[in-house]
Amino acid sequence: MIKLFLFDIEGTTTDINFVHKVLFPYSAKCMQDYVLHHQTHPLVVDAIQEVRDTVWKEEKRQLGLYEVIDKLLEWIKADRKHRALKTIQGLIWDVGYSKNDFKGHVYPDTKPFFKTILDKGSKVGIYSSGSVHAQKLIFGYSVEGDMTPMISYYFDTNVGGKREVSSYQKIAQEVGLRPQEIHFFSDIAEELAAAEAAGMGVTQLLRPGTKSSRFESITSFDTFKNYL
Ligand SMILES: CSCCC(=O)C(=O)COP(=O)(O)O
Ligand SMILES: [Mg+2]
Repeated sequence: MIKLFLFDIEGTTTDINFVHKVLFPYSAKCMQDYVLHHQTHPLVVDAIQEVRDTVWKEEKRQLGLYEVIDKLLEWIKADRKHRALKTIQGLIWDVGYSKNDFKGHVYPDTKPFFKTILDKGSKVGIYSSGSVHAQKLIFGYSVEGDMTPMISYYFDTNVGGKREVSSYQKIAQEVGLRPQEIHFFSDIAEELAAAEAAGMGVTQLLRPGTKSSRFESITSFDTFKNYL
């Protein structure tokens, strides 16, 4: 029996366009002001240092604060899944959700599927490149209301990249299950390949704009519900 259903966010539970056309531009618009005004916030201090360390490693350049901000903006454009960027984006989005500037998009089939999973006695977990903080926000302030009581686990890139087999092995270890007891849903073939190599069952979500692959696919969770 599958004990944990693990979900990617962008392109799986949530429209890619919400992430790329609402969340990312909002974080770009607010980045400079946010960093300048919160540069002593402990999470921001660490994130700034992480950006400096990465750029030193990759380009052998020492960055001033404005150059750090430029680098963060460059990484938003490039959709780089860097932990420091994801931390700061989560903090910025917290402000946006609190001010009701936007609500977290979830496809209409997502919440009923979570409910079916819980009714069957299994659990729901999230694994996204967005920070755990950002994940809690998207589901906490979702268009379907607060979905966080339905979610038992959140994982971000602190367990490793989503295309690495070891990340899925670590997730299984952390939840105390065998990989065979976990099923992972994502729109990205490389993520599914890594989860499958770790021993998890996998299904690809073919949402608008997704490229199909060798993996078994569904266009909506409604189809998968029939197998549970
Ligand atoms: C947690 S919502 C924002 C998602 C995000 O920042 C991102 O980069 C999308 O990553 P995913 O792993 O869900 O494709
Ligand atoms: Mg995705």
